[in-house]
Amino acid sequence: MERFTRLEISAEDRLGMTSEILKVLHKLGINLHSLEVFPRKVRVKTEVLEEGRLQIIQRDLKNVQGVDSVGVVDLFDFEKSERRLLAILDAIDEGIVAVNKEFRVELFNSYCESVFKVKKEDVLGQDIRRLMGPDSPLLRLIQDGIAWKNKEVSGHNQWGDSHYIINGRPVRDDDEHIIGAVASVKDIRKAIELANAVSRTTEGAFKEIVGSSQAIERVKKMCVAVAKSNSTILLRGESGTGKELFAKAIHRLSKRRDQPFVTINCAALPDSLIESELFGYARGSFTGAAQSGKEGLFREADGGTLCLDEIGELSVRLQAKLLRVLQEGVIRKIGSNREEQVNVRIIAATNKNLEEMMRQSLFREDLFYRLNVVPIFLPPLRERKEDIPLLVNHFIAVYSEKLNRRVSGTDMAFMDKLFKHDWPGNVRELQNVIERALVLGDDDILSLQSLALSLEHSAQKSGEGDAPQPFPPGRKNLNLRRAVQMCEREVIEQALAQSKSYRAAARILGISHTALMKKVKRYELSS
Ligand SMILES: Nc1ncnc2c1ncn2[C@@H]1O[C@H](COP(=O)(O)OP(=O)(O)OP(=O)(O)O)[C@@H](O)[C@H]1O
Repeated sequence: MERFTRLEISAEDRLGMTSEILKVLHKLGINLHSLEVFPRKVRVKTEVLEEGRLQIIQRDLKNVQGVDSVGVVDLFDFEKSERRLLAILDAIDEGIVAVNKEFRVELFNSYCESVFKVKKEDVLGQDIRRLMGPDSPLLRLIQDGIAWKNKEVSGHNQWGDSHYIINGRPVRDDDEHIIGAVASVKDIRKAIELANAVSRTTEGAFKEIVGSSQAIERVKKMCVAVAKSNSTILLRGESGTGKELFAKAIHRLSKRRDQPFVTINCAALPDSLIESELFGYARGSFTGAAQSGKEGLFREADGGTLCLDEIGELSVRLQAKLLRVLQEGVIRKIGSNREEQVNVRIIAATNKNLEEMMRQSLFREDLFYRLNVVPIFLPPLRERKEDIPLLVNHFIAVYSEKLNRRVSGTDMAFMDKLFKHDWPGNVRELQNVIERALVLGDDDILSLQSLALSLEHSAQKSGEGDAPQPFPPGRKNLNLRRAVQMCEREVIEQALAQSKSYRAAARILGISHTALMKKVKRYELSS
């Protein structure tokens, strides 16, 4: 590290004082590195001065009229604060990068060295694009000033590959002009470790489930109680009440938490496909089957949990096959005679009246009793309206970030209307309403006007049988919703064409398997 001598000169506060001090230093041929002037104080940082020279300087400076004292200090106060700050930044288990508005790196702590595999000396003062590439979200942040959280970035630069989660916020001057940006960075492996550790706690397991009503708290307690056992669970509740979220929470709370959690929507596919998805098939078992055969979801979920969503939609034939797995713990692939042992906990979910279905012989009684070991009923939103404000704030935060909007809340009339609504589509409907209100409005506060437009469509979107009409041949007079659907369908079709399985397509699209299956059904893409 470069070394200096630091002088602190206390002097009378008068015009010309600094210039006289500088004249003395100049006359003695002292090389200055920095100079700071305060009322009654001048600080100079010079090359290292040996004792003899230092005494001459002190003597000559003291001869300047009005100079009271000339002291030597180890570090100036601001340097102490700066060093302390840098030591803190290097000690924390998170990367910190600061850039100025010319995209030059001004700060780069030790953690970042391990994420980007480069020494700070090699990046300080360099263009951030060399480090993070031309598409880094930090560049946009410096232009639009909108902070964001938890973006996952995979990058490559001259020093190697990096994969991290990044949060960014702008740095502004007194006039609110953007003068740079600061980002915190977490290596993806560390982020996953942290997320796993958090989800082991009860609070972490329920982190996606918003609501503090007595009804929801009761359900959470029940989930905690049943999670530790291996018994089959039947989650019952109307569509959109969060059955899949609770199934995931039970898995996270169980001993199987480090094993796979796999979910399938039994309503999303025709019977034959559900069968091959669940059980897999042996090689060459039917025309069109993959040469190598295929493992089913029971195998994929081995050791973990399999969530059978919309179990009421399973055909009676498959119900019989499922019952055998539950009774004997073995599966048989389509086209195979070999039985394979599996160890899977089943969480089934339904919004159907299974008792009524049994009366009509549409659901097997023996399977019902096998599944219904622990029934958990999820309350509809209209019975826990006190959760609406929390849910609204949660979805505003989610969609503000997704849509790059700054929305701080709703007005009273908006909230009042939400309380009066009956919510047949439950939390999913509320989620859609808030998303649309953010898309349609452009105010910082959601108002009745955006809600009016938004609620108009909500029944349509959240209700069942929501298959969109066939797409119009041309794009003339296309409204936004239809345009989005058209685009969504195209993107899904492309992902399906590129992939060998729905699961692989879901991975490409960055959505869950269940979400993809719902869309496949909705757009009638399954054939
Ligand atoms: N308590 C909640 N907090 C936050 N989001 C929720 C909550 N309940 C449901 N959601 C959201 O609502 C949507 C529907 O939830 P989910 O798919 O779990 O419902 P479901 O009961 O399984 O519905 P379906 O019967 O139609 O499959 C999801 O986007 C989910 O994230």
